[in-house]
Amino acid sequence: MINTASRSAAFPWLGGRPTHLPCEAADVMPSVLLPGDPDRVSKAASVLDQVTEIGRRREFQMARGKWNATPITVCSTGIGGPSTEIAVVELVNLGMKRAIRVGGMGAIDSTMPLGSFLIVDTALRNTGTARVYDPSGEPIPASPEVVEALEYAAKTLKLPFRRGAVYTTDSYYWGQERLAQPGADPRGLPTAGLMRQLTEKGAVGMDMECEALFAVGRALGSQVGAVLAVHGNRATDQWLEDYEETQHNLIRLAATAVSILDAK
Ligand SMILES: O=P(O)(O)O[C@H]1O[C@H](CO)[C@@H](O)[C@H]1O
Ligand SMILES: O=c1cc[nH]c(=O)[nH]1
Repeated sequence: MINTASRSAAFPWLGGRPTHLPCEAADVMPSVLLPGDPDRVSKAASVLDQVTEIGRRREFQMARGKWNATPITVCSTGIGGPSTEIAVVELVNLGMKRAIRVGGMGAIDSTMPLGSFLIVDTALRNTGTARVYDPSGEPIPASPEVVEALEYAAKTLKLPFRRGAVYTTDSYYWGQERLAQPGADPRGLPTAGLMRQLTEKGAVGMDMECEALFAVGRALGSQVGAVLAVHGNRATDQWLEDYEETQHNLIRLAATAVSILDAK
């Protein structure tokens, strides 16, 4: 017989466990680091102490641990706004107060070296999910206290960084002025000239999640921020092949910022 019991379809959690994330409230610390790629959760965890692997469901891999006694949860968002929305909504309901994206981006500023970091102060917008939570269309700021703590942490750790705006899109190829087929005529791209236009608007990189994180997190009362490693530089056409050290530095940077914020 089909069991039709107990869950509300409007909010289909069961026994305090969310619909998508593989966790319960005890796993979610006030500060959560959000990489996109599930495989980067264990890399992040390897930098922390007293790590507990929480589990995986769909694109959501989770672990928790400590950085200098500061408890931190790590949860992957998958790619793009829709899965980021789900992660942020469920995490807020489980106790998250501060969310920091720790991801990668394609730099469009030729002066940003591979492996350096963008501390995002603003997300320029081109995704659907964020519009639902913030229909204004205005660029969305990160929480100033998170930006400040990330800057302080980068300086303390002597990591190369700059502060600035990221452009978020839910398209990796055409939407980031990339050919979808190698050898195709770039003049045929519907987005030809996009990177130049974005530079004029003040963006220094492109990613696929910051806008949704900022819109959803702010709407639900969470602090939000992001630090993005330069995984590729589109202006110089360089790609970071060995990013192990960059990943470790990214997590050290964000975790140090969290411990600064927690101490306040
Ligand atoms: O480095 P992560 O966090 O995976 O994020 C970036 O990489 C993915 C594209 O390869 C997109 O999700 C983009 O935002
Ligand atoms: O080029 C890139 C690299 C990482 N992430 C993106 O969204 N684009």
